[in-house]
Amino acid sequence: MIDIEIQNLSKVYENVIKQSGFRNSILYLFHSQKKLTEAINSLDLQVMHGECLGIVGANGAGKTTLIKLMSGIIMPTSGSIKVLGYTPFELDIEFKKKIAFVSGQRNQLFFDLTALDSFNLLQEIYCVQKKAFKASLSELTHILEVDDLLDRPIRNLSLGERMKMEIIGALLHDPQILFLDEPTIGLDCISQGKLRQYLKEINKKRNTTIILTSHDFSDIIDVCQRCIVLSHGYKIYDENIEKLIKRFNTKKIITIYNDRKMRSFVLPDFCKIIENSDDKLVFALPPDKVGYIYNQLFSQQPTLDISIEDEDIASIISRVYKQEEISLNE
Ligand SMILES: Nc1ncnc2c1ncn2[C@@H]1O[C@H](COP(=O)(O)OP(=O)(O)OP(=O)(O)O)[C@@H](O)[C@H]1O
Repeated sequence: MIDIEIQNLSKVYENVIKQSGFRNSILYLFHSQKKLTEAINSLDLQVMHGECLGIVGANGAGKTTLIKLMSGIIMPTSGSIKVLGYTPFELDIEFKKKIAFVSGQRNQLFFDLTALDSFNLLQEIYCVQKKAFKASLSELTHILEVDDLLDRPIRNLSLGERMKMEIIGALLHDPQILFLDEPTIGLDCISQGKLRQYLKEINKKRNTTIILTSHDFSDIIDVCQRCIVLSHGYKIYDENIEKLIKRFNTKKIITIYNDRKMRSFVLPDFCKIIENSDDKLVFALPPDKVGYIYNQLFSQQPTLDISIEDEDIASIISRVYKQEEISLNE
């Protein structure tokens, strides 16, 4: 079953340019200049029910805009978008009950209420049955370890604690689609790990469709099977994550620890030194040259302490962006 069907979608923001100064303020009353920003360009996308889709891209690539379009917070300029058969920006009440939106940059819970009062209010708003509500609440507060914070006003919680409450609030009504825009901002790495684990669990148990944006690529890799890469509002990749990494993983990283004898070893030109400090030498090289270098190193020093790793995903994805920058500038 298709949950999200997007065709030729574009979003152009229109902003009035206002120059500083008194004279310009007067001129602005009679004549204003407009600046258009094409945040999403001719985008096609299909998401099946139960999929976990990651949206990645550099700052300003259009990730938040796309997730806002899908959840109905903003209207597209052109193109068509259907989510669970609804047109999101019409904000049909049944549509709102079937989705949830969590943003790391925006609070949705009521600042002056305690977390528990906020959740009780959400239960009423979404007409969640008392029994199901209690079970979900106790499960979620236990997993995210916030049981003892429920009676505190939201405004008195730390950023990470507030984020956890936002996530709980979003999941209480058991949405069919969960939109998450940078949900791990402010979470410590243990909570981050628990949240990812929980997202995978609800995806598996409840078959919840998850759409996730994050600058932390480990979130995407851990939770999503597929990801799209946006650049200047265009979708430049739409692929299974493993395939994307394989395609762009063109380097291996070798680290040699604490071996002064190897300082005299001359690396061939295809090796690029990343770090050469007192305690380690780190260099990158093409994967097909690893065997050759490995043999060379060990023939000179059989007791070497070395590690061979894949390039980290952040560098791989940033190479995907850069490649697109180059092709746009050509
Ligand atoms: N309300 C708005 N009015 C005008 N331009 C906007 C508005 N919101 C976003 N933009 C512009 O649209 C483009 C896409 O913004 P968007 O927030 O979707 O990017 P993003 O990929 O989420 O970026 P980031 O990673 O920095 O959060 C940017 O150029 C941004 O400046």
